[in-house]
Amino acid sequence: MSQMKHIDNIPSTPGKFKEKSPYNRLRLHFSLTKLTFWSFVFLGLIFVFFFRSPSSSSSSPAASDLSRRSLRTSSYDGPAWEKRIKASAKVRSHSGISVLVTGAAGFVGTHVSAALKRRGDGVVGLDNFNDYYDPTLKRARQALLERVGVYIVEGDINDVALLKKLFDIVQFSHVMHLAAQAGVRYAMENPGSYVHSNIAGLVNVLEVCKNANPQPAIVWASSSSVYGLNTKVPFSEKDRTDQPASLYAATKKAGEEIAHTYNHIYGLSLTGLRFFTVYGPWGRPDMAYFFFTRDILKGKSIPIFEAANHGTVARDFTYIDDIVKGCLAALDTGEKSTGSGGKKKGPAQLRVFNLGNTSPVPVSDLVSILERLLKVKAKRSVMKLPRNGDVQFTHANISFAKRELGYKPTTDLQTGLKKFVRWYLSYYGDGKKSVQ
Ligand SMILES: O=C(O)[C@H]1O[C@H](OP(=O)(O)OP(=O)(O)OC[C@H]2O[C@@H](n3ccc(=O)[nH]c3=O)[C@H](O)[C@@H]2O)[C@H](O)[C@@H](O)[C@H]1O
Repeated sequence: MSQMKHIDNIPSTPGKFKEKSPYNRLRLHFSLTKLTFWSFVFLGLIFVFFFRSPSSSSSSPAASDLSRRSLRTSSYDGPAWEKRIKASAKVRSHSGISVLVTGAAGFVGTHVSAALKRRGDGVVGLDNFNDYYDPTLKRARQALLERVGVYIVEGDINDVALLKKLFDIVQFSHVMHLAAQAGVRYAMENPGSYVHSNIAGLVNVLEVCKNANPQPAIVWASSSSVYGLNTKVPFSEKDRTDQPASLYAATKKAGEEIAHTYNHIYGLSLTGLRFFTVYGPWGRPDMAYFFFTRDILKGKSIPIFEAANHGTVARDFTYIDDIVKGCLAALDTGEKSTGSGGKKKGPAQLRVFNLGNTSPVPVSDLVSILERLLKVKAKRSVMKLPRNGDVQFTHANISFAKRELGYKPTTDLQTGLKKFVRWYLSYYGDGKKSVQ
């Protein structure tokens, strides 16, 4: 009854009624409090958006670090720029493909771009030249690619407008997506950069690919690190990958799930390649074989990790030329995507392959090989494997890649390091020239 009365009392002009009813005065009080509260929340959000976003000049260390490291360029565009892209994308062989290579100034990106160009494919590179490691090495790789006719567009995979523009200029049949934040241990120093490049960046690339007409087939770099703490060896693609030991590994694993989603919803043809500790000429200075070489030459001591109870730490080191063959075979066997206009038209190819060497080598043996090649005794400092993302060993089962891609690595660590050392000495000299 009282409820009925209350309903009957609902005023046609609420303002008047409020003044009369104590109940409504209370309600007004609550509404005002609510309004004030939400106004503050709203203003707070505006403040956060405008003053703390990574693209602003905020002094947040993570944000400023990201914007510093992702050297975005706004200077693209123009007829001369488009002409260079078209020339670089020109397919010169009868059955050639047209490939956008992201991370083209990176280690694997440079080698893959050069190999594609050599056999007559059209190649356009994309790289943000960030300073995770010495950018002068990336510039030298760029110069090398320029000499063989590959143009690298300077820009970020998070720049969607730029990606769209590239697809407007060239109908890429394939994307080789290698741009990423690499390195297992650095993830503890700069976790945001892994999310930015390996997750947000990947999604941007896939978004643009899904909207492209025709959609390209995509091959992209996953990692052996997705096997994480697994103890069953050799690692097979069928094994579990749900216990990553580093944020790097977790972002690569997330990438594999994201790939599944874009394949499922949009019909994108996607192939993930789990690279196993790739090494060779023009390699990455943040990797152990590279900075061990530098430090052995400088007479500095090198930290060699060992597991509990003097357990051996080993890697399935894989030589760059073998990896390049695997990448090209993945591109060549990549089927067409099935979607158009952002809609799936039928089931599309979804694959993941191990690209390893199938013969793990202990890190201490790697050092012995380097000592022989450099003719310098290393100052070894054996220490416990730090808990910062490293796993004790990796070992690839490559039978699936062998069957589907004809992948067959042919370079053992001794031979591959010999080629690396020869390059290192010709590039840096005998160690006097400093490497960052
Ligand atoms: O397969 C991958 O997916 C990854 O491979 C690579 O990671 P890792 O296999 O960890 O290579 P890397 O750092 O060269 O350490 C080599 C060995 O030296 C040991 N190591 C390392 C440093 C050190 O100071 N001492 C040491 O003993 C260390 O414990 C390890 O046993 C790529 O960097 C990564 O981006 C990713 O692509």
